[in-house]
Amino acid sequence: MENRNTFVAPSLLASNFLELGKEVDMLNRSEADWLHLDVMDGRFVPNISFGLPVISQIRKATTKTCDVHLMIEEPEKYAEDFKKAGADILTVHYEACTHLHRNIQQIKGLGMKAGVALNPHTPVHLLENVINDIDLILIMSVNPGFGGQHFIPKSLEKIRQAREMINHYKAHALIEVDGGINIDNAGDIFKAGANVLVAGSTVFSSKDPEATISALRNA
Ligand SMILES: O=C(CO)[C@@H](O)[C@H](O)COP(=O)(O)O
Repeated sequence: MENRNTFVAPSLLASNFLELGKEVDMLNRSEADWLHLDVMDGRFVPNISFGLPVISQIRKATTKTCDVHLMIEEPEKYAEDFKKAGADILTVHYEACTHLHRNIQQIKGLGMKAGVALNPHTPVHLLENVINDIDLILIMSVNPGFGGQHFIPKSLEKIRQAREMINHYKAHALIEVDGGINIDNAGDIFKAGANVLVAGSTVFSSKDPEATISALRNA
C-alpha cells in the first residue's frame, strides 16, 4: 500500500460487465488506488455477484491493489482460493464468522491483508479484541447486497468510533467505508476519520469516471 492515508476504491459491481476489460483499463489510467471487488453468495446477502474466475481475470489486467469484499457465509472455505485468484486484501464479515480470530489468522497466514466488515446494525466495539490483528475495518454504510442505495447517516458516528478505537489501541487498521458514497458526502466521510472510500454507482454512472475518481480522492 502506498504512503498516503486516503484512498479511493471503485466498486466493479457497478461497472459494465460486458466491457469489463475496458472498465479495468479506465481504472488503471485513473487515480483509483484500489479495485474493490464484491463477492456475494445469495445466502449471506440476497444477491449473487461474481466470483473467483472473474477476479483472476481482473488480477491479470491490473497491478493495482485488489480489495476483495466477501459477502459470503463460511469464508474460511474459500480464503486460499481468493489468494490464488490474486486478492491482496480479503475482507470477511463479522456477522459471517463464528471464529473470527481464526479467520483473520488464516487470511494473514496466506499472505493477504485481513479486513473485517460490519453491517450497519453491528456495533464497532465488537472488534476490540481483534483490532490489533487486522489491517482494515470495513464500515458498511448501506445494507450489503446491492449498489445504488442511500448512505445511512449513522455510519458517520461509527467511523468516529472506529477511529477512536484504533487510536486507543494504537492499532494500524485502515477504515474503509462502503455504500452510498458520492461527491457531496465524501468530504464528511473522510473528515469523520475514514481512509478508504468505496464508490460504485457514483463512479460508473458518471459521464467522466476518471474525473469523478479524482474528485472523490480530493474531497
Ligand atoms: O458492497 C457493496 C454493496 O453490498 C458496495 O460495494 C456497493 O457496490 C457500493 O455501491 P454504491 O452504493 O457505491 O453504488
